[in-house]
Amino acid sequence: MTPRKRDDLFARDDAPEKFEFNESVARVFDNMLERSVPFYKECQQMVVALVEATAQPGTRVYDLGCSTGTLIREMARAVPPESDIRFIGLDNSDAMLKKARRKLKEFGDRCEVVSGDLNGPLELENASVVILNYTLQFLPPARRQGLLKRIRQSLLPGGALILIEKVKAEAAALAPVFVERYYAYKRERGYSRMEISRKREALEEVLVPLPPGENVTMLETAGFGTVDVFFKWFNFCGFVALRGEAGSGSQPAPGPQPASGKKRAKTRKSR
Ligand SMILES: C[S@@+](CC[C@H](N)C(=O)[O-])C[C@H]1O[C@@H](n2cnc3c(N)ncnc32)[C@H](O)[C@@H]1O
Ligand SMILES: O=C(O)C(=O)C[C@]1(C(=O)O)C=C[C@@H](O)C=C1
Repeated sequence: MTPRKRDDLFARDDAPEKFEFNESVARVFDNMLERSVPFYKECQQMVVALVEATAQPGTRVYDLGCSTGTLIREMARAVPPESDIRFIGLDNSDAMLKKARRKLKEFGDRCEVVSGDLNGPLELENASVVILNYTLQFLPPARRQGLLKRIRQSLLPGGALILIEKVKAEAAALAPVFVERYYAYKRERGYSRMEISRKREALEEVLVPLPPGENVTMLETAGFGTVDVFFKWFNFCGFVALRGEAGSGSQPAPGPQPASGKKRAKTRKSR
């Protein structure tokens, strides 16, 4: 296994002024995420559990914005091959896809990654679960609703969308408190004030977070009948949304047989 490269991108004199998912980011990406995304590994485990509970045998699970393929690897390890579920990753960064292909080689054709732009038309086939982790936030806000609607239309009845986003505090008075806690988190993981500040500037207008409530409204407007929050830590939030029964647009579908063979958890409408 190749050693994990430490993220020093914004410590260097040639630090990027605008954040891009290029070769230099791909090189240090796994270390960057582990040190910059609170509860990154725990959230992956939560997503794996949600996938085990909702993915339907003989279907596909899509990871949109799959980066280096770490989550796909975790899902492929957890879901038994007999369930005949295929994992498809999509990303528009060739540098990320190259790393993902290497990471997923051992799973043969159970896992595949493809190049695609979420700002363009999206074709999802036989999809029982779609995952968008830390990726919707990189689309212009005006394009997000259209993508969520497209995903909702493409999902099989009973299908699920799992969404994790960086979010803004709902209350303006708490915004600086949340942001300061996040920067403290980064400092505790070895990032200097200079690195934090340079990355913040590079992400301006590239990563645009919305408050959790706006994400929930977008999911409901897209036609998801059940929407709930499964994770929240200051500026990070995980949502799960279920497609309603075909034609109804608001009722959860009758429970499909989950990939794990376990009984599916009951859902409730959060608002
Ligand atoms: C923060 S990373 C996602 C991390 C990954 N989902 C995970 O949990 O480790 C965002 C990813 O989305 C990809 N991305 C950003 N905009 C995109 C677009 N318009 N179409 C496809 N992929 C995009 C980037 O290349 C990057 O790999
Ligand atoms: O470092 C930050 O400020 C972040 O917002 C972390 C974050 C993200 O949430 O997507 C931003 C860019 C990188 O892709 C990795 C992580």
